Amino acid sequence: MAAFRTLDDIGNISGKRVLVRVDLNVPVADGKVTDATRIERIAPTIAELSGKGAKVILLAHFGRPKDGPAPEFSLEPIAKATAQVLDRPVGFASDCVGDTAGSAVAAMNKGDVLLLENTRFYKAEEKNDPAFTERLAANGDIFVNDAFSAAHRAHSSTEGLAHLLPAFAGRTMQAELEALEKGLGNPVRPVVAIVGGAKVSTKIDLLMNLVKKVDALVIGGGMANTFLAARGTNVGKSLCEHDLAATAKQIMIEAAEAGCAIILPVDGVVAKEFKAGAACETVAISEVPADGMILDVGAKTVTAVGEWIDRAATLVWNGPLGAFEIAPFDHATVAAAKHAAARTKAGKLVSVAGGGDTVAALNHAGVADDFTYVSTAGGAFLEWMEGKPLPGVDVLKR
Ligand SMILES: Nc1ncnc2c1ncn2[C@@H]1O[C@H](COP(=O)(O)OP(=O)(O)O)[C@@H](O)[C@H]1O
Ligand SMILES: O=C(OP(=O)(O)O)[C@H](O)COP(=O)(O)O
Repeated sequence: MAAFRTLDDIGNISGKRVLVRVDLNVPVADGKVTDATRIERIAPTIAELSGKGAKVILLAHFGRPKDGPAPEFSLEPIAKATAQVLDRPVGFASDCVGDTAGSAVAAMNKGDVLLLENTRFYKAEEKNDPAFTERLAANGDIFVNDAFSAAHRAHSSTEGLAHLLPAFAGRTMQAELEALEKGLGNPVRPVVAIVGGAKVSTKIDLLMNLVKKVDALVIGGGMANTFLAARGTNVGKSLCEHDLAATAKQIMIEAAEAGCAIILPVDGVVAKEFKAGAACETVAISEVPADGMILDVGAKTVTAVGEWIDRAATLVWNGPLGAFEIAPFDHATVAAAKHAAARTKAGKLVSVAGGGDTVAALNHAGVADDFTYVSTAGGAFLEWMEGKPLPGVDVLKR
């Protein structure tokens, strides 16, 4: 029996209003969803609940809106994409609480699916504010959390609701936890982690513990720039959080004490602007021009990453090595992905990767199916790997 409550425990839900927290924080370019993996993964839960006659009300966030409602963070286009992927009608309400949400829910029939607008249009969501949680709960009889990739957030829609309504893990949440336990519960060493991407401030802290769990940590993407700058390397106009230099230095100290190798880029592909067709060149990491941006790691670094993948028995990966959405800055990520996939297919590597953009990058490289396991989660997966309790999972424990 699972350690947490699942849909097997949910009982008769015919006609009941089931609030389902999903992760629809999917990559979007020019208004189009560029990778639908997160949508595809919630399909089994939605089909099961709808098939049992529930009114399925989806709650989700999209991006990180700072100042309340903003059109660029609306879930409305994602509702349409969700309907296409699920091949069924998905209604949309332009608010997640109040009269707009209430009337849309009241109009639902058994089996219907409705998506409510971005929960992060309310600051109270991220504060797990009890009054806001009650407003969300007003539209449901039961709560199902199927957003493993947001389970590291203790927000109203990921954690608070589970205190107010009977709460269960959805099928994807359950499958993610089971797959991670199977693949990484007792990992074969050496364990090599690759961490890249752009969410530096929200991910850097977890590296402090991760370096105690893995044998080597390869740092790429925007995350690497913060470490390079902390080490005194000029990173020009690259994405870099200079105010996190002390944290980066401390992580390097902790890694040395734990015997974890830290691998930083030795070269980078730099450009003056991030757009298709922009002129770029590969330079030694000490030669980044003051007006240049490192948008990918260079060829020498790609070789070094490949060598670390060759040494690994287990690979955990979150965050692309470069800004892979625009060629040629996808080169390192694609090369590393293909290398890891080939080692996995040869039976020499257990490879587990996760994160909204990381999954998109693996799909772009055409190798997602060759990894041992691909999680929808990035930050949540790394926190799980650290051994940290995930608020959204903990609250579902029996
Ligand atoms: N050197 C870089 N400069 C700017 N952005 C980068 C760089 N490397 C990677 N990125 C960006 O990081 C983003 C993904 O980061 P993140 O959200 O942390 O990953 P995930 O969604 O897989 O957890 C991508 O949009 C990619 O363009
Ligand atoms: O995309 C997500 O996480 P990820 O970038 O770690 O894969 C989740 O939707 C969580 O989003 P958040 O990091 O804005 O809380």
